[in-house]
Amino acid sequence: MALVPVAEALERLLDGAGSSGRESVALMDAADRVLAEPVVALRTQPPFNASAMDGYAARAADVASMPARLSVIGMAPAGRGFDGVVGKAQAVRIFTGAPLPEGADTIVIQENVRDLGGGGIEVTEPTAEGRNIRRIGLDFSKGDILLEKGRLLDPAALSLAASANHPYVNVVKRPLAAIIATGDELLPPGSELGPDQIISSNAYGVAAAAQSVGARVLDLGIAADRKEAIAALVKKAVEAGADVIVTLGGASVGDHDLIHDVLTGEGMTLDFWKLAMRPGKPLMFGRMGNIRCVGLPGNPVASLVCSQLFLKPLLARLGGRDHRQDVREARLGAAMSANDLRQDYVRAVVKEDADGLVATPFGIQDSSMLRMLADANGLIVRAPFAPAAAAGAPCSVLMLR
Ligand SMILES: Nc1nc2c(c(=O)[nH]1)N[C@H]1C(S)=C(S)[C@@H](COP(=O)(O)OP(=O)(O)OC[C@H]3O[C@@H](n4cnc5c(N)ncnc54)[C@H](O)[C@@H]3O)O[C@H]1N2
Ligand code: MOO
Repeated sequence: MALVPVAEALERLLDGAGSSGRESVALMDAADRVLAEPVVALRTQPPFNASAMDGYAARAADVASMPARLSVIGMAPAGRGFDGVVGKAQAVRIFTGAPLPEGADTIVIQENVRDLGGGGIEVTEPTAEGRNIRRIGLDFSKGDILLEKGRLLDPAALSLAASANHPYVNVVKRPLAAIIATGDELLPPGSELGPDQIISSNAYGVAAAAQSVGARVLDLGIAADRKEAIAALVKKAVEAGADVIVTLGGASVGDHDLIHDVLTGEGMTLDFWKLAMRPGKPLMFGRMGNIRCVGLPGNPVASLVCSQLFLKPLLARLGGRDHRQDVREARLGAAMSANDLRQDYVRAVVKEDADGLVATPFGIQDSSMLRMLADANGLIVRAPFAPAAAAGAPCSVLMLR
């Protein structure tokens, strides 16, 4: 079977992937969620002409020239407006956010006022009409579309929705990714290991990648290398309502690589398996009704690189988001040899110098080496059959952090 090019694999994986439903959530729980519909203002803000400063509401005609003496006839704190009318040579003590009293058309800030005692004040700076007043609807008016569908609810968006008087918002459901590790050799972190055993590490990074694009994660633990054991966890994932079933390992051609048989046995139709990519060649993708199955390769670096390139865009799309890889132009910090037919994602340290970014590949690129992946902040992307390149040659880097 010919190896599938990376771009084609991504296209096939994302084909038909859209938002996985909507739900109403309380605004306090809506941070980082994606709007399933626009937010429309249910009120006007400010709902009245409001003072923007602490001071005195007055008539501009009275405070246009100095000296100006006014008598204070009342008070207007925020939340309790003054009922009367400000007449000639009168003022109302006012505080930020309070409604402008009738008759007044300017606010003299209190720094520009001297208290004369007995309810009299002297204004020390001329103040023009409209000063320090927030006009009704300055921020928004009832019926305005304030936030578009698809908007991520960041801090400003959340406060705006609240101000528009929405206690709940309709957001896209977070897709559920069920993760199944496979392998007789695997035990969870913190275990006493036997001589042939290692720690199961992939699920942790894969779960974090899924969560970083808003997905929920169901960690189903580790299945032994037996078809029934894997099938039991796949059934659990289906019962839990997983949108994506992510398997770890068992995707290549070894006698114990059972994932393909188990998933097809549970009703998966295979879409592709084996990519022209390094690391990540054994990546598998198929569909089981509405559930998407992503079989990640077992080698830890392959598993995480495939999460970055395929799982994150898929889960983002199912959650109503767009995920763009951060690919930048750089120069090679060391020579690289010619590439073969697999698109290569080469672990590298990317630094900035006076002329831009310099990406220096690590000398060893074994896809079991997690420490090197953690040390890398970028992946140099080498196209299939890229010719040898000298240090200083231009390259593309996918930034990881
Ligand atoms: N004859 C061939 N052999 C292999 C091929 C191939 O094309 N022909 N592909 C190689 C490549 S590339 C990769 S990547 C691996 C991936 O194979 P599997 O997906 O079947 O993974 P396993 O065999 O189950 O495991 C490989 C390796 O990774 C370790 N592993 C697995 N799961 C985890 C986990 N959750 N946490 C940590 N480490 C894990 C496992 O112990 C193995 O060392 O196959 C090559 N072979
Ligand atoms: O996914 Mo494998 O590296 O290509 O180790």
